[in-house]
Amino acid sequence: MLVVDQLCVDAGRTRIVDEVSFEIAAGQRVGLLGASGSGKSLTASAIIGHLPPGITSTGGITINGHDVAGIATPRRHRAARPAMVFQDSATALNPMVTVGAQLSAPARSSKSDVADLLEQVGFREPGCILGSHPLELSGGQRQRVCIALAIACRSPLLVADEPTTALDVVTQARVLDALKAVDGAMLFITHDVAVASQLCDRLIVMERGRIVEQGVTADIVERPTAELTKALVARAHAADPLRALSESLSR
Ligand SMILES: Nc1ncnc2c1ncn2[C@@H]1O[C@H](COP(=O)(O)OP(=O)(O)OP(=O)(O)O)[C@@H](O)[C@H]1O
Repeated sequence: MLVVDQLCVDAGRTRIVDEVSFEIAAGQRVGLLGASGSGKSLTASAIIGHLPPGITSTGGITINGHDVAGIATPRRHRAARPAMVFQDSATALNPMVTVGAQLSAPARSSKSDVADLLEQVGFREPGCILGSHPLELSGGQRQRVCIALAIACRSPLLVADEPTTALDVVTQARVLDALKAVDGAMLFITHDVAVASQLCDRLIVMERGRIVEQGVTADIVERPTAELTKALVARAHAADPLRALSESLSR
């Protein structure tokens, strides 16, 4: 459903993303990994058609067969409009409108439909959230509301840029569970292999603007080939020594 073909992103004469190509099938969750500054966010920005001023892109981007390269999300055909969740989703929601009203608008859903939606993304007492304004919620709660909005809009693709990075482990787990409730395709950006492997079917690893490795999650985690991927996997194991030990014992 998403095809990125030879995408290049430039800041003036400096090439930041260099001939990046990958595909995401309908319903597939793909993790985009890499060190800080490797070009993950600008790749995502090109996909949603929202590059910062002074940054340009070339190459092909199609969503559900629609050529969307250089076209901002609101100007696209409905079937080619991705939803987004960022590290801080405060700006993605209208601060003046209650959560209930924002979630009921896209599908003209009833109050009970919206409550079901909030339960899907892990709110145990949705009634308490419905009347809240976004700025009355925590960062993790706002992220889950954004995920609920993506589900309500039936977005064909969710682009999630480090949605769990700034969160404590408990909130991180809640946001990951909410992301698992999304049926559509997903591009999940992170520098954490452990988080990506809980969620994603495939992984893509970027280094200095280029893809250095991509494949099925289990293959990448068990047999990384690129030096950067090896380092990212080693870092994940170091953060979870019990898992590393059980894997080495089972080999
Ligand atoms: N508006 C901009 N103008 C010029 N250079 C930029 C701009 N935005 C990003 N860059 C540069 O492009 C490179 C890639 O940035 P990008 O944000 O895509 O990296 P990233 O992999 O998402 O990093 P992080 O994990 O830290 O978010 C970085 O070197 C960054 O400094």
